[in-house]
Amino acid sequence: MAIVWWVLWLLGVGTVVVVAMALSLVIVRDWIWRPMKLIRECKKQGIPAFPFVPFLGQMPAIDKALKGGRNGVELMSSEDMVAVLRKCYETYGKVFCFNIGKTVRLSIADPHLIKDILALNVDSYTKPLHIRVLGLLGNGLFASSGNVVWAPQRQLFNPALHNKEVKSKLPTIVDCAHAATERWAMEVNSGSTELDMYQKFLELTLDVIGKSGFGVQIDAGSESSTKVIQSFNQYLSDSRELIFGLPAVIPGYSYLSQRIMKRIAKERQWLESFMGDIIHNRQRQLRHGHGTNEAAAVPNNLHDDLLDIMIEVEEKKIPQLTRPKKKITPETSTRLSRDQLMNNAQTFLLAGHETTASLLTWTIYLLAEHPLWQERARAEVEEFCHQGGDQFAQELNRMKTVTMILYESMRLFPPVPLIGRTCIENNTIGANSTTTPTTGKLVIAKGLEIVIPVAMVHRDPGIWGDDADQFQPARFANGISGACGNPFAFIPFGGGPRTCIGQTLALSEARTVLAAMLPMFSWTLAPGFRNILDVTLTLQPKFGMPIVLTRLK
Ligand code: HEM
Repeated sequence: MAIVWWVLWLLGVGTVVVVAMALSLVIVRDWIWRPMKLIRECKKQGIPAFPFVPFLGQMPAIDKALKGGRNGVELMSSEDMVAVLRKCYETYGKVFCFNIGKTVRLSIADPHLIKDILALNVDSYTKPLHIRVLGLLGNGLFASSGNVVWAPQRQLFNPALHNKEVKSKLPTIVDCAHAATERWAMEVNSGSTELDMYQKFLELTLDVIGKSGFGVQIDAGSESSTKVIQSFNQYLSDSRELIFGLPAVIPGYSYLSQRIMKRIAKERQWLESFMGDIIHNRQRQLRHGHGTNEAAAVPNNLHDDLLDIMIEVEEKKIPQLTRPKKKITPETSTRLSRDQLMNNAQTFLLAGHETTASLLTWTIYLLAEHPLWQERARAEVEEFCHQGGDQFAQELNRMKTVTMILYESMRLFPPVPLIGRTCIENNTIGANSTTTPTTGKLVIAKGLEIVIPVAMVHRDPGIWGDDADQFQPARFANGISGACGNPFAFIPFGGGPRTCIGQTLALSEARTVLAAMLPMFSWTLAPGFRNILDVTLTLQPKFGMPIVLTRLK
């Protein structure tokens, strides 16, 4: 009997040892051997690399830079952060690589190479894996890749955010902007008051995408509005934690410590149930011609929006949603799965408000710092305001000064500060580049993660001149090509086939909000304000944007 126990014990221990050895081998292969090999291949081509550090890699430095310091470390101001990054680019150049955990990232800040990646070699790249890991955006338009999953969705949503459709939503946007400025005016009363304009813009842009994309009212300050904003915020900071925090550098951390995963699951559950109600209500409206949740629904004439499109394609295959370049037959047409419907609803709700709020926040920050440009913008808006009515909304696109200001704001503080891709097959880039480290051509190896540091490309003195860090909207007087000569040197909305689908809506919305604000208020920064950045998927002010609004009317 004792022998049997001994044999069982040995078998048990043996199994544990074998499993442990197998795991160790996998860890050594994935976390040490593969990243070292990728870095070696980059170095062979003359690409500078940070020294390979197993597991941690450059995580501590990046974590500190992105979060602006923490745990007693003094917080870095935006100028300090730019200075640190600039030093890094001066030392290592426009192309360099580094590891964080098992991921080797190749930072590319050369517009010619960026064009190759975003526009010319698209099939060799997917969206970064971590975006999909987060689940919320799942296989929706933003996070999916490829001709089978992404392309048909893009085809589907393109018309809904085209110029003509956006124009038809302008009256809604104008109403939201005026209602918001009226609310702020009540808070300011007849004098001056400090308001956190980042929060105000989040509420306003959520209201706009709610009404124009989903036909629902998500009133500023309401419980839903506060909760949606909080949930997405949490989601964004968790996503940063997964990419640059401990889960990225400790094998199995996300399984062992369920803290982040549980929080993501909880926020996701809440957001899905919130969106689920909206979708369900619309489905009933479509079937019966009216809704059950009348309090939240806005009039039916606003339908034929993003939500209608999603529901229609979920419920029945429509030929429009076909894989490109294939003849339309029942086999080639496809439909959105229920999950994809939810993923896209979340995608548009998040992408539709957070980024535009960021754009507006940085714009009024810059206008507070540059009162002369604030005056110029106000003068232009007042000239246009004389036209009044719907015509006024349509004409806003022609406001040249305001447009230059918005471009300059996105140049200095791009709402999406980093664009990422995962390389899925070896490919060659750089045939047209003069700045690559070796012969001009680079082989990008399968498995590398590309990081495009939008903010650094936008502040490259070699492209923008010695005043690259200064707010000079006039540089856009002759448009984007006049300002930088290369469309891939100005990429606030990305580039190539995956360029932002909502850019026309975002710019129209930003112009409309400024046109509503400028005649009503002047503003300055709150005393003692220090600009500390918070970098997640978007660029936000870490402690809000306290602005002193003064009523003009
Ligand atoms: C100032 C505001 C905005 C900025 C700066 C911005 C920026 C971007 C950028 C840089 C990308 C490309 C990301 C990549 O290539 O990986 C992108 C994609 C996207 N944006 Fe925006 N965005 C803004 C507003 C909006 C709005 C208002 C919507 C929705 C109504 C939206 C929806 C999307 C979607 C769905 C994608 C993915 C498109 C695709 O992959 O086909 N964005 N955005």
